[in-house]
Amino acid sequence: MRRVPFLAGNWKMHKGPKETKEYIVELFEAAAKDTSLKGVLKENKVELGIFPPFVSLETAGREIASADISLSLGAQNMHWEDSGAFTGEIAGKMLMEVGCKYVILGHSERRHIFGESDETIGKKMNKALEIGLKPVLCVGETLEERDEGITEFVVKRQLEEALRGIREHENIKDNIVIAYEPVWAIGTGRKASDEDAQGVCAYIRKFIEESFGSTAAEGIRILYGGSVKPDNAKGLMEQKDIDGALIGGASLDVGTFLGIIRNTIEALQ
Ligand SMILES: O=C(CO)COP(=O)(O)O
Repeated sequence: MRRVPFLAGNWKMHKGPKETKEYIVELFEAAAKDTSLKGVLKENKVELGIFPPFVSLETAGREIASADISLSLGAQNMHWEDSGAFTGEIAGKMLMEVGCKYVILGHSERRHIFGESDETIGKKMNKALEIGLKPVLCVGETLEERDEGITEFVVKRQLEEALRGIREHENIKDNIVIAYEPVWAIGTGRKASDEDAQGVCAYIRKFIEESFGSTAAEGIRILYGGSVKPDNAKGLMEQKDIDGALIGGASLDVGTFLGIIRNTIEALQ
């Protein structure tokens, strides 16, 4: 079974509502003009997603709802409670109200700049699944951890903690996406080699099989993230256990994002 590749743009702290609207209009116009791309999207052969900042989500949700090309919407973080005295935080249900289907959890910038722990990521994972929001769980090692040769150990720990309390009946293959993002490859222009990225993604799939069974492992989508660009997308997408990409910088420009999309489609043929 071929999993539907997911190309997701994590915009990080870029683009307010105005720029978000312009971007989506430009993306839809470009897709509408390109009949082969439009066909691929209409037949759901590839899923596209964008993850704008919180304040731009409502605008994005509105633009997407009125278009005939599908584009999934997600947020970059959420809190694990539904409401309460948590100044500056956003609840998952609020994200769903403005049209989000996905939420990125455990991004390395959240872990390393904002001190998010495996424990809080686990709480957020459980809450997202409880309310029907699909987490894109990020895992990945730092350069020191890689040099020490403990990549798999680190990734395993992150997976165990994030997926604690989640059971197979929660249909993780359809409700969770995992993104392997080596910290040293994020925003550095230094992408992991196709073979290394494939190796870790295969390890993640094996972990899912051991924890949740083979149906979950065969169906769950595992993305690679870290310096994905149009010219390196094809090689990545040809890897057996890589089902798409979580793209930072290169997703901010419509033309560059489209380059990644087109090269991914080429890899599928
Ligand atoms: O962090 C990333 C996506 O979540 C990757 O960022 P870059 O594509 O800019 O390296």
